[in-house]
Amino acid sequence: MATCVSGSCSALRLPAWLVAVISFLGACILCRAQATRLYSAGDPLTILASDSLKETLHNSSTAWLVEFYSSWCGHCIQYSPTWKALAGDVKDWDQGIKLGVLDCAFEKNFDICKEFGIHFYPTFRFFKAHSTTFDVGKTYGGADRELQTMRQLMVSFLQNHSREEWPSKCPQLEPSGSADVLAQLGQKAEEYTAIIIEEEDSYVGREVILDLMKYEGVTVKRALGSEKLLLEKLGIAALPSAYLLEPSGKHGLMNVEKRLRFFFSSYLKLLPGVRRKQALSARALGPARMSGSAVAVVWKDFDKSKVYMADLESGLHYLLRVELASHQTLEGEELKTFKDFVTVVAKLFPGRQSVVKLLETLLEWLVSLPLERIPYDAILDLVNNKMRISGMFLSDQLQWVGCQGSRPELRGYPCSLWTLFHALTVQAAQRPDALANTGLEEDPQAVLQTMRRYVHTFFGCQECGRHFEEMAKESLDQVKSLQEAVLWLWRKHNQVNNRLAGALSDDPHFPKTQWPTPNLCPACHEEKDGLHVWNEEKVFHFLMDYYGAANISPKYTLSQEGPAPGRDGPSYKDKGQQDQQDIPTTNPSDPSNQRSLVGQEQGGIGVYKEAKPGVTFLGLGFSNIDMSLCVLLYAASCVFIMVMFFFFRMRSRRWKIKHNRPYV
Ligand SMILES: Cc1cc2nc3c(=O)[nH]c(=O)nc-3n(C[C@H](O)[C@H](O)[C@H](O)COP(=O)(O)OP(=O)(O)OC[C@H]3O[C@@H](n4cnc5c(N)ncnc54)[C@H](O)[C@@H]3O)c2cc1C
Repeated sequence: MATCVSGSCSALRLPAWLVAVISFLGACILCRAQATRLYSAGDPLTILASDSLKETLHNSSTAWLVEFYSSWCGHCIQYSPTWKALAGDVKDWDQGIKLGVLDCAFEKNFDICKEFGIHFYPTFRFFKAHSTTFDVGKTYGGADRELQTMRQLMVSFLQNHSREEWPSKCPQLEPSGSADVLAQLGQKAEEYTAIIIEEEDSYVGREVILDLMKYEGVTVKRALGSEKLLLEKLGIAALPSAYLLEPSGKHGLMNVEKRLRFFFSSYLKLLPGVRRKQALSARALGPARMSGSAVAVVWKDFDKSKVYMADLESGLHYLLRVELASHQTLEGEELKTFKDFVTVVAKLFPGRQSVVKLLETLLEWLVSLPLERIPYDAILDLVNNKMRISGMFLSDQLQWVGCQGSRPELRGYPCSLWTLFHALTVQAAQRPDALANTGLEEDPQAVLQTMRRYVHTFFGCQECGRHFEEMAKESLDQVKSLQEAVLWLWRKHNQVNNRLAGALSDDPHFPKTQWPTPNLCPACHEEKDGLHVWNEEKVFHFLMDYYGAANISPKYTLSQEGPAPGRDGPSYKDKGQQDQQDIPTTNPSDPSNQRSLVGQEQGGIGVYKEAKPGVTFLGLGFSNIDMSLCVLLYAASCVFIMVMFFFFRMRSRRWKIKHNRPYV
């Protein structure tokens, strides 16, 4: 077509503008063709092409499963979500077997597809590791291409490797004998050993072994249920089961809610000391904070089932005083984004009154100023409370708790930003009227769109902003309710977790996983046709509780007088209960809730060292002490005026009497 256009156009002497239009349309059609290719660089698989296929497969250290597809084939298009889901599911197996795709409809790949004898689409080919001769692979021609079947085929194919061909970083998948396992019982060791005991045809054990391949601190083995002695000694009544040998020599059945692959794998990844293997350069730095090196910050014990106010406030501090402060002035779209952001946090931040008051004052100030351009220093003056308005305070220290990382460069601010936005979407769902009269009411996407614009405009990590924008463009407009907004953010965050698992920014002590993990919410997880699935209704309720105000712990928050570190006190469970009394269940800026805050102060909780609730007038806040002083001054003035009145009256009477006497 292109030849036809260029050739005949000049012969027919078409006007130049028409040629330009035709070329433009041609280019658009080409762009579209490329955009419809089914896989992109963001997918957790390798996109192969004519110039990389042979080189990749030749003497590869891992086995490969490659889908040769054609981007015009309808079935390939329909199948692509399954292939992507499979790639995500087995992402951690890539030191044993990798997943690839090659588009045979791409002109550049015509010859290579011919050479590999690809006649139908999609064609699935397995390639062995360490193959040094030209190999067109082993075709899987079965009709069942469901995710679970393909995953199990991958396991079986791996097991077909001889000892010499075996991928060197892949653990053995063969079952251990009962003698081996029993000999380990009660022995001290350097790491955990988990044994999955299962039926002979079960894949759970092998899948868990592969899932944990990239983790250190634990070795996973499997044993068969036909080993009756083993079952008897370990007290196993149902298969599959998992048995855990601890480094101390203690051992027992693994206590998981459901005996499924995902539950076993998640449990093991979260054991203390078990962490994702890091690239050498990252590991060489060591866990500075935990090991107490020169840059050490005291490690704060925390409870993973809670959200920490210290994280939310530290995040706000960083955002307002560091990230935004790099902008000298705010105007136009930036100013609008900032105003909307302040509106959303002022109305929905589930925090202490002193912080909410600061945000509300900032909002009132922004709304009352008709300026089109605001120097950021003026905003900073307000955030730093230069006017000394009482009862308004945001700590200027970073105090990461649930967001603390094992090294200073890990976690921290981005973690707090996610936490903040999850808390805001949950608050919006719990208090649908909170944004009334702000211009953002009745928009279920208000919080998400504000987050999207904040991340796009101000978030220091530009790459993150770009990725987030892509996700938002894809599906944010489908969010039609406040409940969907909560779930949308959760889904997208998990998508990011999946992409970043194993990256250098992944803290080995807090590996990125699909969240909430089964230990936090067992009911959120189910299995359907061998594939892990979420029960989204349960997830929604979990998120509402987890990010709800009642679950935000004030432990380690800083008061105006200085740090209030974690108080020694009751055990975790008791502490949890106490924590719940510390935090109001609804927005403390709501006057109806102010009594609960006062109660907390009187209860001597320690972190709520705030002025008692007062009155806002002309944008200035007055605490109860201010108000009491006013009343006192008012009363004193009244008494003074009355005394003066009587004093002068008496004097004038006396004067009159004195001057009238001679006439009497
Ligand atoms: C909008 C945004 C986009 C980002 N994009 C990138 C990127 O493209 N590349 C990059 O390298 N880094 C990116 N980051 C940073 C990255 O996502 C992490 O925040 C950072 O690596 C710190 O990770 P973390 O281990 O503290 O956990 P985080 O992912 O920051 O999570 C914080 C906490 O949220 C909870 N949580 C985890 N998952 C969920 C979920 N699905 N739903 C609800 N709560 C959850 C957990 O308690 C967790 O500890 C982005 C951050 C943000 C805020």
